[in-house]
Amino acid sequence: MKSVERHISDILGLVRPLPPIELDLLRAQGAVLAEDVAAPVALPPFDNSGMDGYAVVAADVAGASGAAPVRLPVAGDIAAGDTGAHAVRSGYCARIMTGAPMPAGADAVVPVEWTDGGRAEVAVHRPAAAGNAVRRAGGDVGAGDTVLRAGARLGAAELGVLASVGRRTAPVHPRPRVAVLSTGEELVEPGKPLAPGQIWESNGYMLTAAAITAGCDGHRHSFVGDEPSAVLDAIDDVLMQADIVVTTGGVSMGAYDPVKEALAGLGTVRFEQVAMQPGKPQGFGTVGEDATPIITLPGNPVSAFVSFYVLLLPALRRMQGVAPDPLPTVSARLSAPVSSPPGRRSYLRVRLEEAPGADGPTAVPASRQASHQLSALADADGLAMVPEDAETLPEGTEVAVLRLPRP
Ligand SMILES: Nc1nc2c(c(=O)[nH]1)N[C@H]1C(S)=C(S)[C@@H](COP(=O)(O)OP(=O)(O)OC[C@H]3O[C@@H](n4cnc5c(N)ncnc54)[C@H](O)[C@@H]3O)O[C@H]1N2
Ligand code: MOO
Repeated sequence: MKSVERHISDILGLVRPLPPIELDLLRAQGAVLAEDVAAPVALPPFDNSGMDGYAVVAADVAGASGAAPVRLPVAGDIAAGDTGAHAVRSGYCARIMTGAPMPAGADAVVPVEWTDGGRAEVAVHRPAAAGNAVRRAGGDVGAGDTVLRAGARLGAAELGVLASVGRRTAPVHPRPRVAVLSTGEELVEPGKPLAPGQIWESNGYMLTAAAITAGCDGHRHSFVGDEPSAVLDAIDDVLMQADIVVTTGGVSMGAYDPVKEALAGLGTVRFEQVAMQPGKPQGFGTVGEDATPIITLPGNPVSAFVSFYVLLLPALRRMQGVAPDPLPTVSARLSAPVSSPPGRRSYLRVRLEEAPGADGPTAVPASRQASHQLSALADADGLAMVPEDAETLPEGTEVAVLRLPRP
């Protein structure tokens, strides 16, 4: 059987970082920056007040106290956004608001709380040292400084930084468009009644959500039955809107495995058995004129879920222009013995628990570990890996656990 690592690298070989495009900031959310971004000017661009108060010459108020306040005439008001030229000379002050430009000559701001709040004349009852409550030009960022590096994923903070350096758009690797296509004659749209032999379609929702959580544009397409030509038509339909196609179902050994039947004939998709549990039957290759990558995952819901995170996620990351890393791992001790099929690496659904005083987290295996038992997934926050050469592991064994992302 093919190793997990080999299969991951084969899938990685199908994909490249998507060519950068320029997107409006809010459309770039979740995408990955394709170039370093520098500040065109210093930020703040000018010295300004950090508080509401009075711009003064610090030396004038050095002796101020409650018992002996310093009285200064107020020469004028300076509001944030004031573009006029203001100056303060010794013996005077100007009322100033947070964010307003410091007037020439003043070197400190006395917060309004340290004064009587006077409009024409103010009594200052505490000294303010030079530089007090003054935000210096360039105190945040110097002109030409790099504020974000290529490879940064654009979240709220990054978008704020881009806007703060005057960017309206950003050069990004676009979010990969992931078309999710489920197959199976037995599938019924959730919300509709089930006839005997039918089940509600869940893989499409699950994988589309997983793709979106992974920073992609996930699209769940309507599912198709077990007719290979219908599968080919459906793939054809989604190709125009997809950077990668992900199918589930129809890749095993059954008499009706339409994905395998439809795609094997093209000669560009390979079907193999990967040494993992769940997720053994897998296919990968390309379809269509543009050689769009296609990954065919097994239909069992837990198998599809685990395959997505173990096999597909690194490729989606590469398409986004970031390192094709696997999920982060944490080491944990099993709270119960587990078993695993020989020659395959198991990915057991576990809950990670941190007991106070323990020397690390404990991995509590879900009680239902079969590939169709989707309900246990919602309670799991990790996939504990049982090595290929182990058939059982006793309680207390230290295992590597892949941490599942949460929305
Ligand atoms: N004789 C053998 N049979 C099977 C083998 C094998 O090696 N020899 N492998 C088993 C393994 S492992 C897996 S995994 C499955 C994979 O089968 P397929 O990819 O062909 O998937 P289907 O047969 O279409 O479906 C499997 C299972 O999952 C349910 N399913 C499918 N799609 C959905 C969906 N979108 N939403 C919810 N549930 C779905 C489907 O009803 C089946 O129960 O094959 C084993 N068999
Ligand atoms: O490999 Mo299948 O994915 O065991 O359930």
